[in-house]
Amino acid sequence: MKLQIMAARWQGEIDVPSSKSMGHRHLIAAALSRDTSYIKGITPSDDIEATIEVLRSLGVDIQRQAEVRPHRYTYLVQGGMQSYSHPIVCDARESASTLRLLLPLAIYSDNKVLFTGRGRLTQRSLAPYQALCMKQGIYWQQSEHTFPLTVQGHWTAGTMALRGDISSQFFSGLLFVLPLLKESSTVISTTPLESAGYVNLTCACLREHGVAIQAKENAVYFIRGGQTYRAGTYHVEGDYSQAAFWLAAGVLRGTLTCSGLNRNSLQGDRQILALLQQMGGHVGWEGDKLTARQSNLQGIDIDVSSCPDLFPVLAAVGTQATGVTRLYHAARLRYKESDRLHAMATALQTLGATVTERADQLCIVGPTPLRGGTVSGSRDHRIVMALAILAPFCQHALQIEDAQAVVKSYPCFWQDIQKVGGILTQEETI
Ligand SMILES: O=C(O)C1=C[C@@H](OP(=O)(O)O)[C@@H](O)[C@H](O)C1
Ligand SMILES: C=C(OP(=O)(O)O)C(=O)O
Repeated sequence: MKLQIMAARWQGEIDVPSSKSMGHRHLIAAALSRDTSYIKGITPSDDIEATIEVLRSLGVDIQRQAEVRPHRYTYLVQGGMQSYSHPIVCDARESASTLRLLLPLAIYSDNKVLFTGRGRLTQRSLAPYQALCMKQGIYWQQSEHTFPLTVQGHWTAGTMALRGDISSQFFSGLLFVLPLLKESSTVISTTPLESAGYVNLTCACLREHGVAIQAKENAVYFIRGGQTYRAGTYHVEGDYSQAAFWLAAGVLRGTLTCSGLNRNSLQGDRQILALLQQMGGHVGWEGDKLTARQSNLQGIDIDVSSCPDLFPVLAAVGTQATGVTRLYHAARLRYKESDRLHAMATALQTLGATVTERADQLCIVGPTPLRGGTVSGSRDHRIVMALAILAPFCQHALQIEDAQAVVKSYPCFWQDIQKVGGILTQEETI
């Protein structure tokens, strides 16, 4: 779908959708208890639905109830996976979090599990799990294009060493399952661990569900065996990775307020606040809401290794900041829903921005007026959303292809953009 977006400025308030990362984690932890949990405040998205469907395929009973707040649901999760006499199919759709967080659990469930998936997920690595499963004697059968992937076997507690330079999601996945084994385990990263903040988020979520992980120096995790997950009521806080688009839109052109965020959140992407401030952005708390106001922005150097999901929006902001914005340590961005380094470089260049793509970084020299016209969203939700907020800078109407990609994390994005001043026209349906 190609959407035309026009806007003079951004103005208004957004109730930020629930954190996708926290949503996945709370649902999984609830599925591992033996009682009913209530996970509140979830904004469904394609990725969250993928996690729910995989958990249901594993025998977990999950129902939902609409809340008063628009687009919010409480999920009632009756914990406990089932063991079936036939192979079961689990569809991770395009969500790497779903696949990588749930694959260890699927093995633990005592089933023969056949995973499927689509789009870019067919190219995203599972090498650390494959190597580990080989060592553990767990059956692993994979086609050339990842799916179908069949796994079956039993985890043996002990020391597990795996690469941490591909994705932190492999570590999070193991941390969910290892506390359930009788004996204790240690998980070690054989490389510096990238996106480590997401593993901290996993540990914090597990703690809330009654499970303790001891995080030691240098990405070593000690996991006591024989633990049990506690059922309860949990609230999923707002998503800083999504708030980032609105905060960026505000400092670029307008005034935007975000509600629903936890001021003391452990989400790594909370650093969008500090990063925009370092660029000269007026962003600050007013009570429990975060407001961003139009500012004169300066380019800065940003290491995106701990906040990869902020890369597209920071690149967009860089086009309107004075001087050089250098987003470095970004090579892993080539293996997300698109090659995000190349996708952003190409789209911004098409719009008229001055951008240089290097192997592991993007350099943007600004500020530049943008031409507008048609750009590819690279079938990637974060690329689409990052480009959309540039609409006020475009001399001709901005038209974004693959606009439907937002459903992966933020199905209401286009409704929200209209609330804050965007005028949308659907150009064509593919
Ligand atoms: O654990 C998580 O919830 C996530 C971890 C990150 O992935 P990597 O660890 O692969 O960087 C992030 O990019 C992804 O959107 C969500
Ligand atoms: C990379 C992302 O998600 P996942 O890795 O779960 O597919 C994302 O949401 O930007």
